Amino acid sequence: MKHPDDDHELFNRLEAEMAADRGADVVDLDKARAAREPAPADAESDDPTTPVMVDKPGTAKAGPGYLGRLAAAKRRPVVPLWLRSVAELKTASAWVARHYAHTIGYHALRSPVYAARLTMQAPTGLARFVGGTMRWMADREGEPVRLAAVRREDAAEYLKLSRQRDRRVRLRALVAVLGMFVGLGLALALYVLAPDWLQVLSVGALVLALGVNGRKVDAPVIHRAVEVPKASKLTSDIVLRALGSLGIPAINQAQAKGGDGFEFTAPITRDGPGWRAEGNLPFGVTVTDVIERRERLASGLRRPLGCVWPEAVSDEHTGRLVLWVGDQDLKSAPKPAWPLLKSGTVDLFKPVPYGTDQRGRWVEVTLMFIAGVIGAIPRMGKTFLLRLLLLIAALDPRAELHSYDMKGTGDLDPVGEKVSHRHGVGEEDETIQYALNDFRALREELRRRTKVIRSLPRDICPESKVTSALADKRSLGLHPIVIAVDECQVLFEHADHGKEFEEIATDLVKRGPATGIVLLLATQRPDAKSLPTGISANAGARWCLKVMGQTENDMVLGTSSYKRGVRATMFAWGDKGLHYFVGEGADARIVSAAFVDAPGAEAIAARARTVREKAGLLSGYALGETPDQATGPAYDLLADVAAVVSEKEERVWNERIAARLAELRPDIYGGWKGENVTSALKPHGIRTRDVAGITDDGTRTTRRGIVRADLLKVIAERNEKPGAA
Ligand SMILES: Nc1ncnc2c1ncn2[C@@H]1O[C@H](COP(=O)(O)OP(=O)(O)OP(=O)(O)O)[C@@H](O)[C@H]1O
Repeated sequence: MKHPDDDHELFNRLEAEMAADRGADVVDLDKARAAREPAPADAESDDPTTPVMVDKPGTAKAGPGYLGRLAAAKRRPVVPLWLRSVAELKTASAWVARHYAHTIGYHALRSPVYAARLTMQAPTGLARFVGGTMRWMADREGEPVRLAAVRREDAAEYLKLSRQRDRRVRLRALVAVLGMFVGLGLALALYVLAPDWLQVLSVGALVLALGVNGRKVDAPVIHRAVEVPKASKLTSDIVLRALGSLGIPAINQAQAKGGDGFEFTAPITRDGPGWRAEGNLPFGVTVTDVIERRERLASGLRRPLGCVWPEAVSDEHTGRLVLWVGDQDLKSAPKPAWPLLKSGTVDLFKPVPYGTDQRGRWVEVTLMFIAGVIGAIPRMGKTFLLRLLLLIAALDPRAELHSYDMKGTGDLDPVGEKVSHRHGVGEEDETIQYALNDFRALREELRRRTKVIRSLPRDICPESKVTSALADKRSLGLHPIVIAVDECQVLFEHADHGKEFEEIATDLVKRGPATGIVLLLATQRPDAKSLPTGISANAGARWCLKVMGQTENDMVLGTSSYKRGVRATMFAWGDKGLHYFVGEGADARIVSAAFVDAPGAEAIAARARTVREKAGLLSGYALGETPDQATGPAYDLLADVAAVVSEKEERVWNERIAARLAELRPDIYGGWKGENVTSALKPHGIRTRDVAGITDDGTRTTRRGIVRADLLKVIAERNEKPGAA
């Protein structure tokens, strides 16, 4: 293995060779080093008082060589970050376009008022014009000088000035008379020759020009359409002033001695809608010390708290501070619309944007292979966030949703009613029993899935976990299952079943992610009872909105997060939806969740339902089934038949449907013949008839089959009155 010192050795040699090339003396480095280094103390001297050299002489200043420094140098990106992000560029362009569209619209609507006010000012403008011209003709600007010559009784000077004035007045009078004739001639020509529209235009322009000339300085005709907030530029002085006001002794001492107390490592630059300063705090001061005093920092910067975001740099020492100061408070800054609000579906195995960071860039989450916890004090947007994640899951038609709203206010109903396979609301006994049965079934499902995955050949399932391709194969039953529980403490603290819920949930958190089962738990009381440690410690994704103390913070975000400066306690009361997100293999990030209200959620869920209906993937609660009616994991015959009959097939033989169903779910339809399909569809009112077709070997013949339109009609009728299926 290569030792890191080898690189330094190599650089040193290269430097020596370069020096030799430049004509310097060639030095044998090993010999030179041996001469420089003092012999080991214990080998040469037995005197214990001989001091031991810990710094090599000369190395303190020298540091790594030029090449060494180059190798360790950090290269700044050639193309700035905002230019590389298409989304950011699009957002910026859209804002600019909207700004100008607004300005044009604003002024266009007011243009008749502007014209009227200018017309009213036109007489004043005319008087000013005539007066100005007369003064110019009479050379009034030279008058004070001439009067001064009179006062001094300087005859020679006065005569010189008078002669110059006479010449000037003659010339200016000539120009004015000429101008008047040209003007009158032009006006006459326009009156006689020009079409009406040109006359109107000319008179209008003249009146408006006179109106502009007659304007009052203190009453402008045109007002600003947009008040651009004046965010002052962040300068090094302001940053140093703010850091000095934090009351951190090391910074204050350095500043008292005339130093800065902060060493900038990069110029202060624009970064998104704000300024970014980066540098080193004095030795021993950490970024956490600054984050702790964020309010004082905001005061020192003279900016609202929601604009000031000090952050640590994860791959640097703990004193490297990045200070991002936004132009606007994060709460009031305009949020871009969620990309999935109006259209689009989701592949849960891929990252999906769900919120924006302080700089307005989208932050993504991949729901597969995680178990997640959401914690916050009440009313901060916890349920909204859980519903947003459920909506993302709903938009992947393969995902089977289990939604539980233990608070009982119906916040998850938009998703639950339309798409969920299982949905429970409230903390009544029936709901708890319903949830318990579901959790038990999920544990069985988890066991079945682990067996299926174990039995799959390596080339199909190389990493012993579900993949998007495996989830597509309906026959394997490895589609994503997303379980979301709001106020999960109701389950875990239940007097009779709390332990069982905890056991199953812990199992789902630990083994679920690899088998395609995702458990999302939200609670407003993140403590060891409401979020058992077996669950909170194994959660791969954590969302923490405002919490009140260190314990809750660390319960949700992970042990010693608070100490590392990841503090959801710093969020203000008005910071709804703002949270720390830990997951996606990245450090904690501050994210503002996309805002989707109840009607928005209804619309998205309706879209998700349509996609599922088309794919024959709607099941369970959303179809009006009670758990007793639904056997085993989600499937229903009509939906399955619809899924295997393509849109192009108007009529299809039952034997073909049987073969395709057997492939879809071998454990249920395995061995079915055409007759099985006939008798299974009969109770649903779908008649079997003679259908002409071509066999696999190309012979034209007639066999028993169904008409696709009949099937779709029955499904549509059933969906209109859900309980009737
Ligand atoms: N991402 C967001 N952006 C802006 N406002 C939000 C956001 N999420 C939620 N809110 C606002 O916060 C309010 C509270 O949200 P929510 O009901 O989700 O809180 P909660 O934490 O679940 O409260 P509780 O603990 O009482 O259930 C909502 O009425 C909504 O207006």
